[in-house]
Amino acid sequence: MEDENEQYAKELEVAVRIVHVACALCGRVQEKLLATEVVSKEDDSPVTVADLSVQAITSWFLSKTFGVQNVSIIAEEDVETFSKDDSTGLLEAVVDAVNESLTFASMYGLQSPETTLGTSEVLEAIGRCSSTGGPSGRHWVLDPVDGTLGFVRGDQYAVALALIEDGKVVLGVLGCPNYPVKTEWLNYHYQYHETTSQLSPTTPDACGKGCVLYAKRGSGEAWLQSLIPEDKTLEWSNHARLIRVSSVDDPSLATLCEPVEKANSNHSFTAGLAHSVGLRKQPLRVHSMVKYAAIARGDAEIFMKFAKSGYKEKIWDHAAGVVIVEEAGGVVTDAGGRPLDFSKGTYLEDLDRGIIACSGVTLHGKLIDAVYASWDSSNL
Ligand SMILES: Nc1ncnc2c1ncn2[C@@H]1O[C@H](COP(=O)(O)O)[C@@H](OP(=O)(O)O)[C@H]1O
Ligand SMILES: [Mg+2]
Repeated sequence: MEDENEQYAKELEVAVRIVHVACALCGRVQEKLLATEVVSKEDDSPVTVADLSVQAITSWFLSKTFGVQNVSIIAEEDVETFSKDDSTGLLEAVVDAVNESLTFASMYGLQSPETTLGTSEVLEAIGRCSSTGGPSGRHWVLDPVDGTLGFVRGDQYAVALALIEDGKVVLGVLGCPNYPVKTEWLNYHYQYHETTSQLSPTTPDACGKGCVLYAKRGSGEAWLQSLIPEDKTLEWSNHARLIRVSSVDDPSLATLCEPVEKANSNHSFTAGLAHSVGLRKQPLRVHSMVKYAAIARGDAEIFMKFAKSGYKEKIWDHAAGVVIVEEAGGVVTDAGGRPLDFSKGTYLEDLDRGIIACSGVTLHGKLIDAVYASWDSSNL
């Protein structure tokens, strides 16, 4: 039998390298977007270029490494996007972004194709990600750009890649291209880009922005690699450091992290829970799965999300974050205290009300009790 340490070693390494390439791709698209256009929520085309291009390169590298027939991918985007009117420009932009990023792949230890990819190869790569997952077999799960709003605002977003085997998340990789050097900057919505772009590239604060976090189920370890500057190459073995959740278990010292958008999570319900367990600090509102990264790195102690009743959470919005937080020492369950179930296909089908991730069992237990105590009086 395969040595436990060796199991998934290749999958993990390839996934981490792919996410580095994806972060660099997204960073370039975001920079162009912020330099040339007024950032607006309605203008979704640059984020669509980033989304589709990341999906294409991920699918291409996974298929190249493990063989097309061995790779099943569940991902957010589909080729239908290109059947809309006026999508020729979008397809060209995606093919260009894909080929540009493939030329940098060797810096990240991945082998580029011998010639540039043509339109049909890019479409094929994107189209291959149409698996629906389920209780058996091996499935990759990708959210190419999680936190679309954060992306267009020049703020936080994530690239999330996970591997599910027989319904369990076994690997998680989370790229956070804008993860700030100073934790308090996580709270700078709208001003995040302005703040960081005013820093001179030579100041220490401007360096080291962005990271890739990863973990393997059962290892008891979660790792962080900083993103590398464009003139460096990724050295695998000496480039990572261990991360660990916060040891704070006193609610009055703990920080709650939650979605920025009220539409995605009920802020007044979480404020009620926070108050009842004795949290005192202002919540840290952050776009995307960067919230899971904040818990795993020890920058916040609690992440809660209570979506409107009827909304079904998708597996790609949680898989990578959950395994990283758990291996960093944290606890993640639904609001009934049960582990999230990734075996039911694209959605977390049986999720009980909401998601609660904590740095430890003490805070987690208090919050679960508070949900039970307050649920009947809530109007979720
Ligand atoms: N009405 C809704 N309620 C809850 N979550 C929603 C939602 N609409 C979209 N989302 C999910 O919330 C994610 C963003 O999370 P957050 O609010 O924590 O930044 C979105 O990911 P994408 O941005 O990848 O679409 C999307 O999957
Ligand atoms: Mg998402």
